[in-house]
Amino acid sequence: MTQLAPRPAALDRRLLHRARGASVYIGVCAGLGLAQTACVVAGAWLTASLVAGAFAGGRDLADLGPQLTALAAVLAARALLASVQEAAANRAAAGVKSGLRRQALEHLMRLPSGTRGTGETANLLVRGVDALDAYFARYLPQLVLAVLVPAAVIAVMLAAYPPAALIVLATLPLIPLFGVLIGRHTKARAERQWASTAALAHHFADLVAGLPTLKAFGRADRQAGAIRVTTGEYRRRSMSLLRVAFCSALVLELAASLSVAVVAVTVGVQLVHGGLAGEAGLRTALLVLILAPEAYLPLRNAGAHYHASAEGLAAADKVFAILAETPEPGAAPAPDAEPADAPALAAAPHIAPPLQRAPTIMFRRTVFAYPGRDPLPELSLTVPAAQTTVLTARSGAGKSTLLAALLGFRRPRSGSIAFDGADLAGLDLEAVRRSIAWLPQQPVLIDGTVAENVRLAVPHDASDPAVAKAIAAAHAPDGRRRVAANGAGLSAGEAARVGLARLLLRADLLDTPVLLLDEPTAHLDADTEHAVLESLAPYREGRTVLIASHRAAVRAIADREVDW
Ligand SMILES: Nc1ncnc2c1ncn2[C@@H]1O[C@H](COP(=O)(O)OP(=O)(O)OP(=O)(O)O)[C@@H](O)[C@H]1O
Repeated sequence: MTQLAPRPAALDRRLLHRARGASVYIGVCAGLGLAQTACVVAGAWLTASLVAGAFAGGRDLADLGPQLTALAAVLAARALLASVQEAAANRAAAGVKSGLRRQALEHLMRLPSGTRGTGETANLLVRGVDALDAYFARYLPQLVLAVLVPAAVIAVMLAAYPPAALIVLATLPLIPLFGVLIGRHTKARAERQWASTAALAHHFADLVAGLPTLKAFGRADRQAGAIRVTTGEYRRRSMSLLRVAFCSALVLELAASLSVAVVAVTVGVQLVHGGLAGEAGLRTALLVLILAPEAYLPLRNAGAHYHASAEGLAAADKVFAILAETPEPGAAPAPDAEPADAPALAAAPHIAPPLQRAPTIMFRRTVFAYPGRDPLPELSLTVPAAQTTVLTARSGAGKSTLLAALLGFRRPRSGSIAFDGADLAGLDLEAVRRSIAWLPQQPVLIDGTVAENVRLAVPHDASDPAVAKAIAAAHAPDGRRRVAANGAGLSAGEAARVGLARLLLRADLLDTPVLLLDEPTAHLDADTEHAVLESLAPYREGRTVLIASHRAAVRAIADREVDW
C-alpha cells in the first residue's frame, strides 16, 4: 500500500490550484462571509438597542417598531445568506470532486498498467474524494468566517467597551492553539483510518470476485471471519478518530465558554458598580454579551469541521500522489495538462506515426522480471514480417508477458524490443498500440450487449454492419445478447470469441499491421476452433501475427513455431 503523503495545510493550495472554480468559490465565500459578518454585528446592535430601549429607556412597541422590522430583515438576510452559501458550497464541491476524479482517471490511463489495486483505487476515487464535501462545503466557509467575524467583533468591542475587546483578543488564540495541538494528534489517526478503509475495500473487491471459488472450496465462512476482523479494525479506528473529534469539540467549546464567561463577569461587575449605567450602558453591555460568543463560534466550527474533512484531505493527498507519478514513456499528454507539466511533455519521445506496414519484431536478449520473482530466462527472438508465428513454450514460460510487452504494458528489465529495427522504448506507445489488434487470454467484458463489447475495440463508433461482420467471423454470440460485468452470462469459449470479434473489428477498421492472440482457441471444441481459424485466415494475410498457443490446430496454421 502506498504511503500517505505529508498532511496538507489547513488551506490546501494544491487542491485549490488543481480544482477549477475553487478560487472563484473562495471569492464567493469571502463575499458571503463579509455580508454574514455585517449581519452578525447589525443583529447584535439591533437586539441590544431593542432590549435596552424597552427596559431602560421605557419605550413602547410603537417606538421600537422600525428597529424590530430591521432586526427581522437582518435575521432573514442571515438565513438567506446561509442558504446561498450552502448552495454555492455544494456546487463548488461537486465541481472540484468531478474535476479531481477526471484528472486522476486521465492520469491513471497514462501510468503503467497493473501497478495498483482495483479496489483501493475505486475506493479512493469514489468514497475518498466524496469525503472532500466536508472540506469544501463546511470547513472552508467557516475558515473565511473565522477570519472576518472575530476581526469585526473585536473592532466593534474596541469602540464600545475596550476591556471586553482585550479579553477576547487575549483568549481567542487559545481556540486555534488547542485546535492545532489536537489536529496533530488526529493526523496519524486519520491516516490509519484511511489505510484500513482502503484495506477493507481491497478485501471486499477480491472477495466478491472470488466468491464462487471460495464457496466451491468451502472457504466462504473463513472469509466471513477475515471480513469480521477487517471491519472490526475499521470500526475501532473510526471510533478512535471520532473520539478525538468529540474531545476536540469539547475542549474548544470549554475554552470558548470560559472566555465568554470572563467577558460576562467583567461586564456584569461594571453594570453592578454603575460603570455601565442608563440605556446606553445597558445597550453596550448587551452588545458585548451578544457579540462575545459570535467571536469564538466560527473558529470552533472551523476546528470541528477540520476533523470531519480530515478523511477527504487524506484521500486528496493520495490523489495528488497519483497525479505526481511519472507517466509511461510516450503516453499521450493529459487533455488539460497544467502549464507546469509542459517541460516534461516537451521532453517526451518523438511522436512517430503508427506502423505503416507489417513489421519484423525482434526481441534482443530480453529479460522480464516481476517484483519478488526470479527473472524469466533471457530471450532472443525474431518474429518475421507478414508471417504467422506461434509461441509454443511451456506454460509459465512468459508468452503472455511477451505479448503484453509489445503493447508496452510490461517493460523488459534488460535487452530490447524492436519494430523494424526501431527500439520500442523510443517509439510513441500510443502509435504502436494503434497499430496492434490484441486478444488477451481473458478479455475484459463490460456490462452491456455483445455488440457494445465488440465496439470497444475501436476508438470511434463502428458501424453496425462492421460489428456484425466481426461477430460473425469470430463465431461470437448474437450481438444483442446481454453480458454482465466480467463476462458473467457467457461461457469462457463465448467470452473468448467476443474478444476475437474485437480483434477482427479493430484489424478491419484500423487496418492494424500486427495481430497478437493469446490462446485464441483455448476453450473451443474442435469444430468451432476449426471454423474460427478459417475465419482468421484472410486477416492474417500481409500482417505480422503472433499467437501464444499449444493447440495442434493453431500450430498447423503457423509459418513458424517458437519454443524456449
Ligand atoms: N503480474 C504478475 N506478477 C508476478 N508474476 C507474474 C505476473 N504475471 C505473470 N507472472 C509470472 O511470470 C511468468 C510468465 O507468465 P506468463 O503469463 O507470461 O506465462 P505464459 O507462458 O503466458 O503462461 P500460460 O501458457 O500458462 O498462459 C509466470 O511464472 C507467472 O507466474
